Amino acid sequence: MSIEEEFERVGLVPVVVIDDARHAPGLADAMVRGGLPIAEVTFRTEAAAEAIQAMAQNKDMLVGAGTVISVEQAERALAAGAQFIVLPGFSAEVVEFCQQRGVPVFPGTTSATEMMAAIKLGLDTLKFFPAEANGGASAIKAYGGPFGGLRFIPTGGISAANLAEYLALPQILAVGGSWMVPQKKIAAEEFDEITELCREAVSLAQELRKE
Ligand SMILES: O=C(O)C(=O)C[C@H](O)[C@H](O)COP(=O)(O)O
Repeated sequence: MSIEEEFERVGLVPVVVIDDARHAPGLADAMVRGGLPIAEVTFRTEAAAEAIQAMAQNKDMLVGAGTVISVEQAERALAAGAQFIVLPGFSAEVVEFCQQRGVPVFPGTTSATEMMAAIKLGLDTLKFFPAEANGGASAIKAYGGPFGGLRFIPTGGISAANLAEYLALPQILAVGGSWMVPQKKIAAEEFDEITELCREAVSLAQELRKE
């Protein structure tokens, strides 16, 4: 199964902010138990590369890097075992680097100009970030007119409360978010609660997809 197919199957891309890589193995186990074996580990903390390496030891997990803003970070993420790379914005340099390495890459876009630049590099699946602050589901629906061939992973400000608006749109591959893996619960090693939050998120996403 390709990474895009796995995103679509689950319908969610959890965004993980981890402060201490020692929490990574327990977090990976908790997510697998919760039926949500995907993590976009943000390069916003010092622990990110080590956390990717530790989570990727769990063979049931699909682990990628998020918040990648430079080639240097992308290199570190790949060395740590990241299986996909997510950028908050659009960078042709980082996209081309990932393409040369044969690694799926999802740059963030919010404008028609950025979408056109992404299409020029052969991409068809993009992050839409920050989603709620940029018009949310109705903006993505509008972009579906000129950009019918694109599929989006909206992220930023999405939770159980507004997930339905996004999953109702055919051009949404999966929804990104941190609500089922709260940073504070990771830091406090509240892994049973994280498992439960993951379970709830997955079952809601599956239900909404059926509607
Ligand atoms: O760092 C990145 O690249 C991001 O993706 C920023 C945020 O961590 C996500 O947008 C999650 O946002 P929330 O679900 O609203 O917490």
